[in-house]
Amino acid sequence: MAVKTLEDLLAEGVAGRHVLVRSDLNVPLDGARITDDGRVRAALPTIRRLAEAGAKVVVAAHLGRPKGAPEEKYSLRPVAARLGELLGADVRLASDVVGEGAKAVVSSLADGQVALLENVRFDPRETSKDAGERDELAHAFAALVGEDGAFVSDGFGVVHRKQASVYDVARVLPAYAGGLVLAELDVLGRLTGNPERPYVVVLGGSKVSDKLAVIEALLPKVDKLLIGGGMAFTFLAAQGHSVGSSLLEQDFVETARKLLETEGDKIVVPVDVVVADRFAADAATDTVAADAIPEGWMGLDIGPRTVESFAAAVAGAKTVFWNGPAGVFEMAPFAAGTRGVAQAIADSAAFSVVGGGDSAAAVRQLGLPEDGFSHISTGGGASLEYLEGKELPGVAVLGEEG
Ligand SMILES: Nc1ncnc2c1ncn2[C@@H]1O[C@H](COP(=O)(O)OP(=O)(O)O)[C@@H](O)[C@H]1O
Ligand SMILES: O=C(OP(=O)(O)O)[C@H](O)COP(=O)(O)O
Repeated sequence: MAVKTLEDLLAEGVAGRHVLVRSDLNVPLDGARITDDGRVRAALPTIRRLAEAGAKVVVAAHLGRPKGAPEEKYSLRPVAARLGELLGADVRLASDVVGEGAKAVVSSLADGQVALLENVRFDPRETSKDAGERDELAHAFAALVGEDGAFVSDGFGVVHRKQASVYDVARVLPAYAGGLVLAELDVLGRLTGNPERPYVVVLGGSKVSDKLAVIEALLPKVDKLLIGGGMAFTFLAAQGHSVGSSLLEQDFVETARKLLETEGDKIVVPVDVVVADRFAADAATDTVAADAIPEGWMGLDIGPRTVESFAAAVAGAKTVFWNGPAGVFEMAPFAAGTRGVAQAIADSAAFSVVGGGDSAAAVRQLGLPEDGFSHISTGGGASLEYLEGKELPGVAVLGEEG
């Protein structure tokens, strides 16, 4: 199945045409301050090439997980400002997704100009389970870019989501794969098929329910699976330990127990944990054995003995994929685990890929050498689903006959 690409679109000619670009601009924020602009930078080449070719570029993106209605803290305003700074051109932010605000901004674009729609997840149809509702929004996107409009899918971090601006719109408009999506798939392809062994995957982070499902599928493919971050506690609970008020996915405890029973030789879980009496940088903290988490306390990082065991596994690896910080690295008392794991990966001779908005941000914010990693991917969940062999809806749709 031939997928049309950005190059094909540029060859067709885009001058004067409206082109809708789906980017992943889901950056970490501290209030209105972007703490890591890696995803905005990664989105630039595609946007810039289209603008330089004279397209009227309309960028669609999400930020966080608003509940289908506008919420100031999830506004893309800081992102529009940063995108404008990096492009060296004004980027107007529409006041809505496909409403009057969006129409006004889109129709005001001159050739080569760029606009950003407001957070697509402000519209409940974006993430709706009802295909008809998503299709309706997809048609509204298509109407925005008009008769000779086109769609470029460039938001690699979100291609695992069957959402209106990722999947459905590609069935309505002539659709093209962007350079970022193609480049990411190319590198990740080295981890599928026949990765050099030992192949070690390190998981963490807070999107526990999303990523626990991936573990089952990944286990047969890897030699070791190191589990830190928020998802470790479901495994500690499965070992019969009490986890206090740590993140816990109760529905997965039984599956985790079975996995530990059948694949226990591959799974490495924390042996010690940094606990806190509340979720705050100035909380009271302690480092305790994984079976001694006090009632009411929460585990916010892996402890030093765990870092050592993770580092040892990584040191012997030939291929490493890491997604999800080992702890709440944004707060200094809980950053040591993530720093230790990241340093071990950077020091290893393995072909190493780190993926995910926060994991990539951690590498940069904790001052680790970016060249210590073979590839820093913009996608966490998307990379994981690709590695487990799942079809990525936002990619598969590009190969469908239009
Ligand atoms: N033990 C923990 N408890 C709560 N949150 C955690 C824990 N460990 C890591 N996190 C949080 O996980 C978040 C990142 O998770 P996730 O979105 O899954 O990663 P990525 O964006 O790299 O894919 C970080 O903001 C970090 O603070
Ligand atoms: O941040 C993202 O994914 P990641 O945390 O897996 O890297 C993407 O922007 C997707 O966001 P979503 O997981 O809310 O759909």
